[in-house]
Amino acid sequence: MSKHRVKNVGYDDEDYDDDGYDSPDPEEQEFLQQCTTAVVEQLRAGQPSVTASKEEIQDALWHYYNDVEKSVNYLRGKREKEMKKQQTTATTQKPKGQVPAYPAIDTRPMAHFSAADFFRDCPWLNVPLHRKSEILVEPLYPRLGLLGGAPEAAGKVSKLAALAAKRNKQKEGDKASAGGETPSTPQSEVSDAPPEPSKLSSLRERLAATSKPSKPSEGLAGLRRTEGKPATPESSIIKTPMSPEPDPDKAEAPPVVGAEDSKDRAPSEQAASDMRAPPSMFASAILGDFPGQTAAEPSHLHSNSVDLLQIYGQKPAEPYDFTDPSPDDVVLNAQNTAKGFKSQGAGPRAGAKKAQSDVTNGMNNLSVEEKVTVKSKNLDVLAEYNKSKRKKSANFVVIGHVDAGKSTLMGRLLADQGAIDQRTLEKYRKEAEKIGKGSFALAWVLDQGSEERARGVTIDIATNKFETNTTAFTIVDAPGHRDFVPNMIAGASQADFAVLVIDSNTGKFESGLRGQTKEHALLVRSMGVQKIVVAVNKMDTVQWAKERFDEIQQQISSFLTTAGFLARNISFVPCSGVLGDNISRRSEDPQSSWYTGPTLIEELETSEPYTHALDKPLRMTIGDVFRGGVQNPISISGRLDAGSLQVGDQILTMPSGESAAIRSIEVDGDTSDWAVAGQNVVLNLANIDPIHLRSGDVICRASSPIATITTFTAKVLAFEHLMPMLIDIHRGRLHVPGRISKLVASLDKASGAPIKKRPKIVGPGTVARIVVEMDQAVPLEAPTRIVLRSGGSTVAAGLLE
Ligand SMILES: Nc1nc2c(ncn2[C@@H]2O[C@H](COP(=O)(O)OP(=O)(O)OP(=O)(O)O)[C@@H](O)[C@H]2O)c(=O)[nH]1
Repeated sequence: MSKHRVKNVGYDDEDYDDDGYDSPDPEEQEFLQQCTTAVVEQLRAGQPSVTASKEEIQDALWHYYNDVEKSVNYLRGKREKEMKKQQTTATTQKPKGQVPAYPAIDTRPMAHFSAADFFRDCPWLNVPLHRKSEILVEPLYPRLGLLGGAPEAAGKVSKLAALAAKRNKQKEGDKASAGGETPSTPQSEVSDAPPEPSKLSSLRERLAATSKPSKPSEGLAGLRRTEGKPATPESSIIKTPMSPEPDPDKAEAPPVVGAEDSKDRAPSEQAASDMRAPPSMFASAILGDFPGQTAAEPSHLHSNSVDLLQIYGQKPAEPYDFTDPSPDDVVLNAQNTAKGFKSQGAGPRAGAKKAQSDVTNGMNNLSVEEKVTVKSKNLDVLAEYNKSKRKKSANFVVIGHVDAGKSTLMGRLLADQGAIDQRTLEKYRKEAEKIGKGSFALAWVLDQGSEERARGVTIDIATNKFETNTTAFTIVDAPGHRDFVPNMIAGASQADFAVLVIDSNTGKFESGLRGQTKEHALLVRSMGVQKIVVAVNKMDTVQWAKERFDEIQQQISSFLTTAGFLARNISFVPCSGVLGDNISRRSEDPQSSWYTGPTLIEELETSEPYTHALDKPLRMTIGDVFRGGVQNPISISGRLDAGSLQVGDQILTMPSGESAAIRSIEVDGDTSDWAVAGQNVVLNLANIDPIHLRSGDVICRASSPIATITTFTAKVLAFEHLMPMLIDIHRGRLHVPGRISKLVASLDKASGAPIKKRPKIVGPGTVARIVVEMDQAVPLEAPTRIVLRSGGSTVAAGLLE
């Protein structure tokens, strides 16, 4: 070790001389020698018994920058501590054998300490008696008894420990009287008394007797033999559950105890050991003779677990054969009895019997739920659909800024169309008035949730149906609040067209434009909606002013055409949801006489029948999952995006990959044997656990499953600046976190041709091709409309390519 103290050495190539770096300077060497002599002299002058080696002194000098006084103080303190420790060890250990004196401090250079040498004669903590005081340290605290109670050696014994000890004693007594064996030492005596020298020496003798290397195949059997002496409680065979019971017919067979070779063992014993695999090297080394042990090595170098336990004053745990209640059961029963509960398994073998019957019953009960067989009528669904005289159907989503009057307007529509009876309406009115929200009575037709009613805000989409003479409509009422845009996206994904509700009230229209009016319109367009009906609502608040209507119409239509709606697919209706004017009937207010166009319902009816991909592979996004019905325990709802299905069909749910049988189908609330794309259905399922069904999952067939992907390329319209960033990907009810990993190109809006490749950033209003990565695999396939959101706002929407 160098005695240089090196500080902040700059390891320049030129300065750094590897050879000479560690060689001490002769002058420094001389100075060090002088200091060493000074320290030795001072140590001798103060206390002649305190000495130290040259190495120790020079180490101290190095630490204290050659300060002789500090080094002397340090060495004296160190010596004192060592002496104290030595004295304490001597008094607490009370060694019975000869304990070598603490080696005198040698002034010669100290040889390097080797742990291997120090512990050479005591591997695996099998410490020879004369080394015990050096190596074994008494535990600081007495070992705890049963369940943490005080050990008996500590004097005071807990009630539970006493009970356990009493039971053990009784058991030992019973064994002795039954078998005529030498009664074993009571557990308490064995476990708490320190190891006796006689036991240890007997242990050494026993191990010496078994020091002959055993064959690997004997390894585990070897664990079971002890020494070549008559059986004593300590040396009795360790019973394992695998051990066969001794055969009374072969009582004359050589005793297993002490047998050194397999041929000396009882045949049943031999057979059992032959069936066992040889122990691993580790097991052999830890628990007994190991294959590599040589005859030259003393056997006490290789201990086994029993000996280790004995060294530490513990009785080796008796193997528990499960015929009696376990020690824990005994204690628990005692506790229960004390509390007045009925004792469990008190009788012999009762615990084992109970456990066995529990397991048997459990196994019997553990049957997989019987598969339900659902018969299929094997219908030609498309032929059935063409034959059916059903009205054309249309889904529309109601969108607009918060409080524009969407729910009220739809409530009015449902009431006027007879989809809701007057009594229910009256009930809603009274209840709404009770909590001071009388003006929301009509909105309550759609806002069914208690939180929605209390707050007067739509939170989730609500679906309702009504029929006119020509069409069966499904209303999807979407929330207007920006916090619930993901729910609005889910609603929009089910729509054929949209009704945009505008609050014409002064100031409200303008704030709506800055709010969700534009965002919603853009979203529905991005999701493929082509037709939009604009309900200019609350016209009663502006006295049916034509100018206001014209102003709104002009601003909104210019925005909608920019967003991609064709002028012929945009229509405007001035109305009042609260009063019902121009909803299902014409307004009778003279101030509205300037409007001669269609009512809202007439406008809705002009919608063309929508074509759906009936002959494509089955696809349905799960909107909701219901469970609990007696007849139909698991049901899912949603709109069939493509294909058809019928009762008895086997379907596949993705991404879980689980299959299910269709038990029954409801189309628009009526039971049906089949359903086709475009219809809103409730599917009652069998043979599937609901944990495999989540809203946003996709139903398909095993013959044409939808792929689950983690990355995709999409053509999107940017609503905000886009760059590689974290986003949420929305598709109907499905939304997963992910990131834009690459901007491939910005595109020409009309032709879709690339304008700029690999842009660093894409501005709002730009169409771009991007690569998106998702955090989890989801069922998505092209062409699918997706929406990308970030930080609570919509940043882009488009088509998965
Ligand atoms: N004066 C007047 N008030 C209306 C009209 N339509 C709705 N309101 C009121 O506007 C408020 C909001 O109506 P809602 O139907 O809850 O509005 P909403 O757009 O559904 O609200 P969210 O779904 O939460 O976005 C209620 O107090 C209605 O009474 C209308 O035509 N005239």
